[in-house]
Amino acid sequence: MSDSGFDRRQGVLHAEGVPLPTIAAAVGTPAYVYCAGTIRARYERLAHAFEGVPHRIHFAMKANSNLAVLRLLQELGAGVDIVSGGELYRAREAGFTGRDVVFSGVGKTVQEIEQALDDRVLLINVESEAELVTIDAVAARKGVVAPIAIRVNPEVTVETPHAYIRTGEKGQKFGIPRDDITRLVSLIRELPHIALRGLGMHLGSQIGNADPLRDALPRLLVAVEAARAEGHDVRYLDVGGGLSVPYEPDERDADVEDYAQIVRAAATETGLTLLLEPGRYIVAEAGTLLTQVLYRKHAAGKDFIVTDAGMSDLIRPALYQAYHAIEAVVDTTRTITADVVGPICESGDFFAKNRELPDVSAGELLAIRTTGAYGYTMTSNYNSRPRAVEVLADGSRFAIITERERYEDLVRLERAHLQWRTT
Ligand SMILES: Cc1ncc(COP(=O)(O)O)c(C=O)c1O
Ligand SMILES: N[C@@H](CCCC[NH3+])C(=O)O
Repeated sequence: MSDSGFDRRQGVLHAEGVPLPTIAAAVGTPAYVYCAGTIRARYERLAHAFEGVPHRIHFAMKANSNLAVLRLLQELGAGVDIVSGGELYRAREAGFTGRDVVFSGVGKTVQEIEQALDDRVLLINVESEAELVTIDAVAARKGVVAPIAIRVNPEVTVETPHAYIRTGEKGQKFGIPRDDITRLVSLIRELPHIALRGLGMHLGSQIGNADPLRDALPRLLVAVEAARAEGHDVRYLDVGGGLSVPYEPDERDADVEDYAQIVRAAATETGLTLLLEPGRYIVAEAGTLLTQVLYRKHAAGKDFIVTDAGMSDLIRPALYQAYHAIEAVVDTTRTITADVVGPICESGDFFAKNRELPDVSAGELLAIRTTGAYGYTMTSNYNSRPRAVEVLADGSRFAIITERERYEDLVRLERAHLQWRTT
């Protein structure tokens, strides 16, 4: 079987042992299909690279927050990195406890902070002085001490396929500028309801080489020193996520050994427990968006393949001009140069442009690959389209893990009759 869990047998693409046409026949399309074995293997590979150093992998659940996927990772020993009260709720539903949770994000509400403290999360990763003061006040009201980490913005140059997925550069909204750390760790001494337990960073996503990490880690360690100099009992070093996966044919998988070597050295030097927040690395390749060709169209000298999946199902091409490989589920030898487009009323609703593709006809199935991360979690109901179904394949079995939304679900929260309130 291939690394992703998807491979061809007798000319048909399978998810582990399950032919994709069988899944399409059972649940319809569009459908996200995930391979459980791949998720396990990717998690284990990363965990293995960190064997021998105190560490914990906190899966960034924004990449894929399906409960079945989360449960699978929870059973393997993962924690989670969350960014909202909704994700905290999901994490709990999946069986994680507060100790398994690191709470990231630049704009936590008071309600979310309360929820996090009630759940006794491991760390709240703080991204501004104002947030710090708010957490102190919320913790004071509850009579507790909030365990926090400071997210440092190390201000390094990061190369990613798209600017929108860089976070550790100067001038971005994320983290606290490295020059402000000394002042902040001193301020924390005056906040009795804050315990500074960690320093962290997250440089960005889909980072293809270790250079930014090499530049940033020494800056993070300077922050650790500053915190220790103020007498804080620092225990955790959170290096964020960002490991890349190959999307295009000539791209390579992240060099986990190289990554681990650099990060392990920093952990050893400081004696701190490492926290890792990978999302994409663990789930991206394990997922495929299965879609059916609705129509073929020829217009103005161009060929279009119109699918039943659209940008509401997978927004990465529209948002980041992201590349996703597209394959015919059943082998075909003929090819055509075409655009693959969805049914949505936007010119940005495409999955491929001017690409050489299998010459598929209406009714045939396409697999849009490497969509296990930031696929379903970024879906919307735009054009009042129900969300896709999600399916987990494991060996020769498969299970529906999210039902397809129904039209009733789309209007469930709306009030059909206005109830005006007078002020
Ligand atoms: C704070 C934080 N941690 C972890 C991640 C996960 O990143 P990735 O999926 O690239 O591993 C993200 C998203 O970029 C993030 O914002
Ligand atoms: N959502 C992005 C990555 C950003 C991750 C969140 N910081 C993607 O689809 O690649």
